[in-house]
Amino acid sequence: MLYLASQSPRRRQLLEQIGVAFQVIDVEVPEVRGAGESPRHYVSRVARDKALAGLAAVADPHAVVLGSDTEVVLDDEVFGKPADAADAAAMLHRLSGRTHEVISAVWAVTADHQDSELCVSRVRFAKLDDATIATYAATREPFGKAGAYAIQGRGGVLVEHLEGSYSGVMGLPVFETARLLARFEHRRR
Ligand SMILES: Cc1cn([C@H]2C[C@H](O)[C@@H](COP(=O)(O)OP(=O)(O)OP(=O)(O)O)O2)c(=O)[nH]c1=O
Repeated sequence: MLYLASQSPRRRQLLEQIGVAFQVIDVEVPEVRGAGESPRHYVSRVARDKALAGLAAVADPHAVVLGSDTEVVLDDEVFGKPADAADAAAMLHRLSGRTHEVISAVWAVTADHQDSELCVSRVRFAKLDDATIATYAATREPFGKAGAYAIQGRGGVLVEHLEGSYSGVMGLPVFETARLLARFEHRRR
């Protein structure tokens, strides 16, 4: 059985897009970047922690558990989910008129195997004035989203250019996830 260790409705929706049957497990893992830890390593480590926490939570010896993490990275700084409205506005100010990376990692783990995919996209934001930022922050859409925006929502209009994976920016890169799951299928045969 396939499990998705995530509380994110977006990830659920994106995994449904792949067309596989799965169950959702709620996991809560600390997201704290280590001193000197690279953004890519951090995102990958957190995704793996989520998958492993999910595996520990299910009493299924044949479980394949997916865990994923998405972060926005600008100038080597990791922008997670904003703490409050001021934090959201500050992130949007920083992203304005610049290109940032969105890193999404996916891990699949079983009792005897672990494998992963990393997806890096580049997103260029339009130049945003204070009023645009205030109006967007007031929609409350930034909350619960890395970098304080949602490409799949009103935040889509802030994105001038995307190079990479739309689903990856949204939280679960469907191409990479399908490729990862195919490798697990292959192992079973
Ligand atoms: C950049 C961006 C992020 N996001 C979301 C995807 C993720 O849900 C969230 C990043 O936080 P994550 O910590 O990756 O995930 P989460 O806490 O929402 O869910 P989980 O239970 O799996 O840990 O930001 C969007 O929905 N749209 C976007 O454009």
